[in-house]
Amino acid sequence: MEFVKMHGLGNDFIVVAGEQALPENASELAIELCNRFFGIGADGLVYILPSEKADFRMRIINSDGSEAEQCGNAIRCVSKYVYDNKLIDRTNITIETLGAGVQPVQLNVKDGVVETVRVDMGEPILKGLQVPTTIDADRVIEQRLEVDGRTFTFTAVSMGNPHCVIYVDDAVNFDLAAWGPKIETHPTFPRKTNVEFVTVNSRSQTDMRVWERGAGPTLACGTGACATAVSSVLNGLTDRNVTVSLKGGDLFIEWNEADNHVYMTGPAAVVFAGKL
Ligand SMILES: N[C@@H](CCC[C@H](N)C(=O)O)C(=O)O
Repeated sequence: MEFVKMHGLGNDFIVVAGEQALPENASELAIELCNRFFGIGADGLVYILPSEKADFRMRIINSDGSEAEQCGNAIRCVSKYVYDNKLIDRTNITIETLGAGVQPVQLNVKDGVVETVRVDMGEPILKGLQVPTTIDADRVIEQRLEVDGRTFTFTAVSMGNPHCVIYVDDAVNFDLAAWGPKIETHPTFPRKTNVEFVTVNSRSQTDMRVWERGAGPTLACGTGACATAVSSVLNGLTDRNVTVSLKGGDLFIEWNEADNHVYMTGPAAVVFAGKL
């Protein structure tokens, strides 16, 4: 099996192309290959597959073997892979995802290779039951969450996959390992949740640290950055164009008022290629 190790701001993936469908043992493969001590090491295993609706189809399996509906950093890596490897020669392409439909992507190319990628991540889902949470409300904003004697206040947003955004005084130094797993598996989130801890520094910039469903602490989360921007607008904390600063670098997010779509711009990079 040939693969390319790629990352989006340090959120890293084992990318496999050339298969016609997701292999039956994809979950076991992800657990084995993503292991950082006994495997290649990654946050997820990503397959680039043929699509009947778009130029390509992406499937992503988290490092714990669970499949995610969407992944913002992986979609940028997939976009770079297909262009740099000449599977397509257009700079406007479409990628089908499991949970967020077909997403239009714009490639920014320099010297024949993709440097940054702008993805139309679609409309955020805000209805409580659809995120999903157990809360039957049109929007889940400033909701209390009791976790082991501490009360958090959260906003729930789905970008195809579920996110729980929590504002804290110092996201950069927040104890992710202590609270992330407890919130990820809290009964309020029937399909578990990704958890973003956010500090707003200005109307156009936030710090964000993430505990990802199925992967734990990662250096960046594209859908999490989109959820953070949407949540920050809904809570009146930022404008619609926001730089979300993650441990691995910055993502530029725009929640467009005209079409209600969220646009994410950021880099994608190759680390190495290998054969298993
Ligand atoms: N890192 C991703 C999200 C990957 C999937 C996530 N762990 C989930 O289970 O929903 C991103 O960049 O969006």
